[in-house]
Amino acid sequence: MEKRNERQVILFPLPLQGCINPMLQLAKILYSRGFSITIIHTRFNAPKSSDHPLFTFLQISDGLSESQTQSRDVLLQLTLLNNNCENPFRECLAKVIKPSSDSGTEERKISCLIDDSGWVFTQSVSESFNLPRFVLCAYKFSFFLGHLLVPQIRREGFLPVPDSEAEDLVLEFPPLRKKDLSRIMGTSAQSEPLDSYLHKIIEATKPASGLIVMSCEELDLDSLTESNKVFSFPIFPIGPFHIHDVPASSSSLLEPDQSCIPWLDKHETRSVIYVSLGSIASLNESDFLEIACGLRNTNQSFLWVVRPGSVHGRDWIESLPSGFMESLEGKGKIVKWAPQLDVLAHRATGGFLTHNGWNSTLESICEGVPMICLPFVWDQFVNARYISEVWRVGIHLEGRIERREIERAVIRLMVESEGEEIRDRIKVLRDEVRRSVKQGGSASRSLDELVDRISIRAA
Ligand SMILES: Cc1cn([C@H]2C[C@H](O)[C@@H](COP(=O)(O)OP(=O)(O)O[C@H]3O[C@H](CO)[C@@H](O)[C@H](O)[C@H]3O)O2)c(=O)[nH]c1=O
Ligand SMILES: C[C@@H](CO)CCNc1ncnc2nc[nH]c12
Repeated sequence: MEKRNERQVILFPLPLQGCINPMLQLAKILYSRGFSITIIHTRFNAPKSSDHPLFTFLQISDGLSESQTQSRDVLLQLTLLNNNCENPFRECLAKVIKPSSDSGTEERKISCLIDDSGWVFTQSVSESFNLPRFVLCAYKFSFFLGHLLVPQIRREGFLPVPDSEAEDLVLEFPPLRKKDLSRIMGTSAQSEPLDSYLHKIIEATKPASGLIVMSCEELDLDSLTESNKVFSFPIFPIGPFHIHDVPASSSSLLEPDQSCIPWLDKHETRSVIYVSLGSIASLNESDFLEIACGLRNTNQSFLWVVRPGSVHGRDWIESLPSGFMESLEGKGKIVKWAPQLDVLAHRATGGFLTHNGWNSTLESICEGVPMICLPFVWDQFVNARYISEVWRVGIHLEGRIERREIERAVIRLMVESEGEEIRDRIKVLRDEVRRSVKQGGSASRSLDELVDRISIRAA
C-alpha cells in the first residue's frame, strides 16, 4: 500500500473558474497516484473545500476590494492578484513546509509546487524554499507559444488591420486571421500591461522544472514540436484532465442547476443546442436579445446558460420581451449555471454554441459535440480557428451576433447535411483524444513521466 502523506504536492490555482477546474482535476489525478494534496487558494473565487474532502485547503488573503472582484477587466484582476498575493503566499508556503515544532508533525516530504502559468511571482518564491515548481498551462499549447507572439506581432506593427487584409492568415501565428489580432491584443490601454504580463509569464516559466499542459499530441503536435526549439524545460501534455479515470466531482463556483438533466431527458437524441459563454464573458443587452431571437427563430430546442450579471446593466434575463419564454412552448430553457459535463454528455445535446474557452472546447471534443464558435477574448480566437478551420468540427460565427446569422448557423449544424459531416469528423477527433489518455497513449505516457519526475524528490 502506498503511504499517503509521504509524497505531498502543493497546488496554487489562478482564481478563475477556467483555471480552477483544471487544477482540481489535476489534484484528483495526482491523488489517485498516491500523492497527498494541499491547495493554497485566494479568498477571491475560493474553491468549495466541501466538494473535495480528501484535500487540505489553505486560504490566503488577496487584497481585492469588493469592486475589484466585480471588475470585468480580467487583465486588471490578474495584475492586482499578482501584486497582492506574493507575501501571503510566501508565508503560507513557509507554514506548510515547516510546520511549527510544537505541532508534533515531522517535516513532510513535499514533492513540488504546481501553480498556474498566470502566477508570475511563484517561481522565485519556490526557489527561495528550494522547492521544484511545475507550471500548469490551461490553454491550448499553441497559445502558450502565442505569449511570445502577441508582443512580437504588436512590435511589427500589424495593427490596425486594413479591411482588405482582414481575412488573411497571420503567417507568424497560424491559424489566426488578421481580423482576430485586434481582438486578441486588447485595447490600446491594455497593450503595455498585457505585453509586460506575458513577458513575465514566459520569464517565470523558463526556469521551472516543467510545464504541465492540458492538451495532447493529437491536438497540439505542431506547437509541441516547435516549442522544443524555444524552451528547454520538459513539457508534459497529459491530455484533457477531466477524461482521466478518477472519480467525478464538481469544482463549480456557482451551483449547477440540476433540472437541466430531466429537461434534456424529455428531448430527442441530438435535438438540443446548448449555449454557454463560459464564466467570464458578458454581453450588452442588444447582443443578448439578438441571441435570444436567433435561438427562438430556429424553432430548435435550446438550453442556455445566462449567468446573473452577464447582461450589462441587468440582473439576469429581465430584458427578454414579455411572453418570450412562453412563446417557446417548452423548447427553450435558460439557467444560471449548468452541470456542463453532464449536459455535453447527454444524448439529447446535438450542438454547442460556445465562446471556445479551452475547457469548454475540450469538453465538447471529448463528448463529440460539434460547435458554433463565438469567441470573445484571448485564446478563444485561436481555439475557434482550430475548431472551424483546422479540425473542421464547428461553424465560426465570425463575431456576427445577429439573429439571422445565429439562426442560420444553428440550422446548418443541427438540421442540414453539413452538420452530419461535422459530427462525423468530431467523433473521429473525440476517439483520437480519448485514446491518448488510455494506457499506451501519448498523454497517458506523459502523465506517467510527470508522476515519475515529481516522485524523485520525495522518494
Ligand atoms: C458557464 C458554465 C461553465 N461551466 C464550466 C465549464 C468549463 O469547465 C468552465 C469554463 O471554462 P472555459 O470554458 O475554459 O471558459 P472561461 O470560464 O471563459 O475560461 C477562462 O480560462 C480558460 C482556460 O485558461 C480560457 O481558455 C478562457 O479563454 C478564459 O476565459 O466552467 C459549467 O460547468 N457550467 C456552466 O454553466
Ligand atoms: C487584454 C485581454 C485581451 O483579450 C486579455 C486579458 N485576458 C486574459 N489575460 C490573461 N489570462 C486570461 N485568462 C483568461 N482571460 C485572460
